[in-house]
Amino acid sequence: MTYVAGVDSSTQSVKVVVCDAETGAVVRSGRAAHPDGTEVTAAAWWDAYRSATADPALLDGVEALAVGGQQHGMVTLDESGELVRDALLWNDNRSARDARDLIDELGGAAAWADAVGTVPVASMTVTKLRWLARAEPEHAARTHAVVLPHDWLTWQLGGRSFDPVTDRGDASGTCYFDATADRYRDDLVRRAIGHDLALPRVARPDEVVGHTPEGIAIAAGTGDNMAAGLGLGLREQEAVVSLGTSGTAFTRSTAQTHEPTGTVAGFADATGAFLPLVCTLNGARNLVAAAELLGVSLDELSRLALSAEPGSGGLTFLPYLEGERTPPLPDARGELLGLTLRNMTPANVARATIEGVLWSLAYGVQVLQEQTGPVTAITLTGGASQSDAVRRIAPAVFGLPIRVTDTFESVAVGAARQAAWALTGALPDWPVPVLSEHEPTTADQVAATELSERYRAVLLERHPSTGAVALSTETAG
Ligand SMILES: Nc1ncnc2c1ncn2[C@@H]1O[C@H](COP(=O)(O)OP(=O)(O)O)[C@@H](O)[C@H]1O
Ligand SMILES: O=C(CO)[C@@H](O)[C@H](O)COP(=O)(O)O
Repeated sequence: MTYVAGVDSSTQSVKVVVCDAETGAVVRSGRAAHPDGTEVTAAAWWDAYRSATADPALLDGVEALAVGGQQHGMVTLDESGELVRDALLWNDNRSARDARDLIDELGGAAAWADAVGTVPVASMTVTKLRWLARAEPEHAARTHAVVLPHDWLTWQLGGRSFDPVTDRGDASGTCYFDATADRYRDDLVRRAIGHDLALPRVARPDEVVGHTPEGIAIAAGTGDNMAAGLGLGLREQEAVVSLGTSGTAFTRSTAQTHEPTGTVAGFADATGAFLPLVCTLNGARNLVAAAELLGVSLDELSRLALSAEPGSGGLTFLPYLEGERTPPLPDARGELLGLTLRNMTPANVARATIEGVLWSLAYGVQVLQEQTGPVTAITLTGGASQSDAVRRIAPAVFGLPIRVTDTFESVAVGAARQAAWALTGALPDWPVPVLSEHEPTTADQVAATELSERYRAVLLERHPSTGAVALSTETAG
């Protein structure tokens, strides 16, 4: 039997799976935690990977591996390849002002959407480069190269025996890579940091880019959302909703999107197509915070939420505990609105938390559909997709069929699938068994429409600026 491995180096942890290269069946796995915070030394990801793979039996017999990594993080290297400073992660908001400055300088949001498919927000690497130039000019001056988290880990895996590489999926999240033309926009790099940078070579998805010191072939890897798309075999007209640290909603398209409000990022995928994506800063951790607030376990939070009626008795939860990226409200804070003596119950608070987190992504799916056409089903993934309440409440928020698959570690499995592609020269056709499918009932459809109308009204009232970025306030549902 031939084995391949996939690494999911995401915000909170690293997960490694070993798969049968022919069927994709997961035969072994390991994991380790990443440090907290939005500013982390890249060395910690390598330490975590080594800890997750410390048992020599884990990678026994593995012939190829690849990394799916959290997107956008800025890893700065000096001329000798050493880290200049800690990496700023995708969820670090300090470059919000730099995003606004870069948008103004290029002539507005639409100019960025035209150029690279994506309007910069604080998450994007290009804005972090501008922050570095503005706030830490000595570090900017020492910065010779910039790579993404997955590029850096891939480079460590190869013992730095080859020059850093990336792929077009992760590169498309920098805002200085044109994924339609497949070329870097060095002018945008210079605009951001004030000088040229060495950037990683963009490798093909079926390429062996090097080998580990033990002789395991290394594939290019990709961003974690792109890897999840590969792991779940994402097709056009279907969407994935991931509830990890971030919340994301994305679909596959054959052409790049250039959505000018910045709600949809026009990313590339890991197969040569595109991955239009909506991302929020507030995913699974809102559920964890609600469980802590209520003094219950995550299982109990789920049970409580399912005991409440759809609509949570009128409670509306704006889930901006980390500020927000979509809509662009970096300084916003979470709010629980509509409390009365009658509805302020643990069950309603639990359900409102889940409804609020899911509604942000339901809005995202609506805008995605305006860009790419109808979505017929949604596959849930990410840590919080384990929650029974998330699975069962989602049809009454999205109004669409919700699938849960057997491919739970979709990012790591997607990275493994890319490794198998590079190893064998053909993208293997791994099955993705559906474990459960939750069809929306008529009552769910009604609940989804009512919830959407209420959330849109509350959002506009609390954050009037969002009216200016909403694409079609009448139709989004
Ligand atoms: N049953 C559950 N209900 C809600 N949240 C959960 C559940 N299980 C795990 N989580 C949360 O999911 C998150 C981890 O998801 P994951 O997709 O691995 O994140 P990331 O890839 O960003 O590191 C953690 O915040 C964890 O507490
Ligand atoms: O910024 C984005 C996507 O644009 C995030 O989705 C990151 O890629 C982090 O992902 P998770 O750690 O939440 O999986």
